Amino acid sequence: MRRCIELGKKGLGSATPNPMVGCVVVCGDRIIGEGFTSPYGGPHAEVNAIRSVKDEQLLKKSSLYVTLEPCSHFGKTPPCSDLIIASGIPKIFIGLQDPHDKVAGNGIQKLKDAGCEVTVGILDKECRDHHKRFLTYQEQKRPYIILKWAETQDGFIAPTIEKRKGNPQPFWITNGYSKQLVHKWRSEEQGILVGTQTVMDDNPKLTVRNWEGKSPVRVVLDRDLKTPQEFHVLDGDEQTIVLTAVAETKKYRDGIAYEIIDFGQPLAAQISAVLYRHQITSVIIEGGAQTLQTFIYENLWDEARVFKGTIIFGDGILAPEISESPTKTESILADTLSLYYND
Ligand SMILES: NC(=O)C1=CN([C@@H]2O[C@H](COP(=O)(O)OP(=O)(O)OC[C@H]3O[C@@H](n4cnc5c(N)ncnc54)[C@H](OP(=O)(O)O)[C@@H]3O)[C@@H](O)[C@H]2O)C=CC1
Ligand SMILES: Nc1c(N[C@@H]2O[C@H](COP(=O)(O)O)[C@@H](O)[C@H]2O)[nH]c(=O)[nH]c1=O
Ligand SMILES: [Zn+2]
Repeated sequence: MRRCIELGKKGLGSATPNPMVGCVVVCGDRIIGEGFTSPYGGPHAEVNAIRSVKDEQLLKKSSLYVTLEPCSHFGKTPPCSDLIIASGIPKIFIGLQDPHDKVAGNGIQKLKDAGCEVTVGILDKECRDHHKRFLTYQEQKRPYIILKWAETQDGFIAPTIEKRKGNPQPFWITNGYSKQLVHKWRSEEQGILVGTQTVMDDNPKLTVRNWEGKSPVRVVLDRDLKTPQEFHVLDGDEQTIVLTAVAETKKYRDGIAYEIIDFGQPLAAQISAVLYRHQITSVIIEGGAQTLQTFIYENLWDEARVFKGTIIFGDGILAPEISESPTKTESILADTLSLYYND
């Protein structure tokens, strides 16, 4: 199962909104087939693992290990449980039952009804952690939420307006390696969200540039639609959702999705609901302080990844505050990265 989890990670950022499942076929003490979920719409892990077995005769005396219950329904592909049954594999070891409405035990039942010996709950905790995005989306009907920011030694995320000289670009706190890591993180999530003031002050691109992979869907708050037309987030280069209070569609730009939210009501829950509707299973929230703090107040976050750089601002916008202690702290050259989990 550990190997299944390792394989499943290869689908991070590409399988979604499908879960990034990993699967191996074992005959005796040898792995004879391996697979992981193909990019969305393609074959599932079990199909790839079974197809990778060279000698099909061995399947009848093999076991199949898979991180999540095999599907039992026709989605973009036929049910994996049917393929497993047809392949004649007699023993199936499953990490977790799939909470998806259309599966939820039906895949396990189908396998048992066909005479397979099925064991569920192998490395349950590790599989839950591996499938955290998918499980949060299915069970809580919201994306997996990662908060991320960079603060100075003295706890600021932005300098004073005077220090910026009205120049809309990010004011950098962290080093190049930390920046590259952030681009890797962006490639792993389906959405990236920033607040209105961040767009106005930074004119951010919010794309994956220093890493391989797909850029996430950009999501920006813009109550009054004040973002200048020439700003990067409106360039249409990446899928973008603007969360606004403006209902006049003539103010909307082609190629951008607009969603109305009520800025007088708690925002984090509304934003989560919009992202859920757009099938965004995970989001990284890159600031600013007010936006991050909103998710902290509403207790709608799963992880926080906080960089501390070496510079000092003396004044400016204070970083958000989290009451938990970090689970892990590591150095990225002179920057410190602290990881928090909202358990
Ligand atoms: N170091 C870092 O990691 C980062 C630093 N930054 C810096 O942070 C600064 C911006 O931070 P900050 O001023 O906190 O702004 P935000 O980017 O969080 O945007 C806040 C604005 O969004 C709108 N808004 C309304 N209601 C809410 C709500 N409940 N939650 C969030 N936003 C709401 C408001 O605009 P309106 O009144 O128009 O509705 C509000 O002024 C920038 O200078 C940027 O450079 C930004 C990101 C990361
Ligand atoms: N200043 C700062 C960060 N700023 C974040 O990065 C965004 C810019 O993204 P892009 O335009 O794609 O490069 C910016 O708007 C803000 O959300 N991030 C960090 O890791 N370290 C930093 O010191
Ligand atoms: Zn399947």
